[in-house]
Amino acid sequence: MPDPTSSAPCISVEGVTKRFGPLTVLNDLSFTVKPGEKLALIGPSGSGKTTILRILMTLEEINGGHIRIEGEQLFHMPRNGGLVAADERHLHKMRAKIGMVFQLFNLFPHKCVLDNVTLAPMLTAGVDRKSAETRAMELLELVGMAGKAKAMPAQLSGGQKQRVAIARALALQPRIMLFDEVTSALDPELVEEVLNVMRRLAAETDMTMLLVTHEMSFAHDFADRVLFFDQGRIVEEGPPDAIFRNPREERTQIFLKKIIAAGHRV
Ligand SMILES: Nc1ncnc2c1ncn2[C@@H]1O[C@H](COP(=O)(O)OP(=O)(O)OP(=O)(O)O)[C@@H](O)[C@H]1O
Repeated sequence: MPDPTSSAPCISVEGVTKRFGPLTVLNDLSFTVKPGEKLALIGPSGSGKTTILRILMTLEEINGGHIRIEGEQLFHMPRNGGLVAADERHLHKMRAKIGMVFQLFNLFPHKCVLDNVTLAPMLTAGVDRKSAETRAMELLELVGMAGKAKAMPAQLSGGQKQRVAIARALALQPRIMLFDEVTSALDPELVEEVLNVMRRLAAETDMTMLLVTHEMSFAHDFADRVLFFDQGRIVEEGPPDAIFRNPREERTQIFLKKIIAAGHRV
């Protein structure tokens, strides 16, 4: 259980560098996240927001720096000039702490909604079918999809698929949830139903949550703290009111002006 009175960070990113070939995507990046904190990562396209989420999920390795999740190093084996997770067991243990929801829902197309949610607990955590289904139905209830438990993904709208993907990510009972532009592939009328689920999760659970989004008004309402990324670094951070209403840094001001000019609410 996250302990909000604890001063130990839930996530600690220290001097992380990530390169793709000659391109430095994260440049000596550092930040910490408190247990239970809701963080929004905003910034221009290509500034490294998705990359840091993928690194936290160990979907990418790093070239330097340290990452600790609940005090434990995520990467520590040097290989080919980079750092990778120590071994499969460690990787498995660390991954179980974190759930991620992606822009594209990536549901298993040949499995019904219920099986999509029960698969990981049964296969990777050894949960028996009955317990996995009971838990899955509770999660589907939470995201408003219990009535579609037997439906196939192709029968669902984008918003419904994304709500199932959220239930699936919650099925392993992660302590940290990462959301990567989860509404950007949705038709505008379906966005709100997914945001409502995330509002509920933020209000009703004490999970630590990191959100990458271009929905600035949602970021404002959702986050305890906002990090503004540019060129692989955090240029400015603070409470949503300070960042959105009164940004100090010129680059933040320019970014927000562009967002408003593009017709988005902040
Ligand atoms: N696997 C990869 N190989 C090469 N370059 C990559 C790879 N993944 C990301 N990049 C590059 O890294 C940079 C950062 O990408 P990233 O997706 O983290 O940015 P972002 O801030 O999330 O952008 P957006 O808001 O558009 O999603 C971009 O220039 C991108 O092209």
